[in-house]
Amino acid sequence: MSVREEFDAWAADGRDKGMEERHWHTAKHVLARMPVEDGDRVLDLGTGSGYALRALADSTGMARGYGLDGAPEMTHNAREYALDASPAADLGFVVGDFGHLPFDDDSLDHAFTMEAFYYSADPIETLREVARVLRPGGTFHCAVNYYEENVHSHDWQEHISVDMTRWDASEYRDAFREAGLHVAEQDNVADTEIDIPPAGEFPTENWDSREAMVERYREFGTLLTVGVVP
Ligand SMILES: C[S@@+](CC[C@H](N)C(=O)[O-])C[C@H]1O[C@@H](n2cnc3c(N)ncnc32)[C@H](O)[C@@H]1O
Repeated sequence: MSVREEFDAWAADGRDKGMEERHWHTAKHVLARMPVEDGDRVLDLGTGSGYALRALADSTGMARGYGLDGAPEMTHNAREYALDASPAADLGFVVGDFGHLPFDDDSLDHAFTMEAFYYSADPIETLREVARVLRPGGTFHCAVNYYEENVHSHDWQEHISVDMTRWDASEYRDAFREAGLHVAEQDNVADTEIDIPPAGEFPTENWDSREAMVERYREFGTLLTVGVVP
């Protein structure tokens, strides 16, 4: 199944909003770290519901946000949600693929992605594209919950028809460097908000033990790698 087929179905049945709710727990901390200045242009790769750009429009003086997504239904919904929110910045949602970003060289200030990068058919090419469209000094905040050290994510591929790349933290750093980005920082952003029931309630439908759930959310959380264009 293509990205379009898979994720159009997610947008149609409301999973775009479900992801927004879950991902917000850690995405908001990543967004708060982005050095967005007044007048900046920001790209969100795999924008989904577009919540990241709406949040940046509320909290920064960015001028323009571009939400790129391979699923037209996602961009359709994101456009509607942005209209409802009437954000301060000018937000645009475009259908496109991570392999060919429809932007000029050095034309953007910062880029963000949450739970989307690993769906790229060629992640190194995507990083090269990000490095190409960002201006020198521009940053790429790349956040993923599906990665090698997070053993609790390993079976996710079984439930999704699009091929996923499962790198570990060092493979992320190596790939950023191979694509020409400096690695400014890398760490794990804990999800401190998800409700973890008391031990007596385990096993639950999704978790065998409380320890496993604590490890997944409070310890592993979201892997953030930040690249800077030299
Ligand atoms: C799991 S969702 C995450 C959405 C949002 N960033 C969030 O945090 O909720 C992944 C998104 O990336 C998009 N996507 C996946 N692979 C893509 C590709 N190769 N090119 C463009 N968009 C892609 C999907 O259509 C989907 O909307």
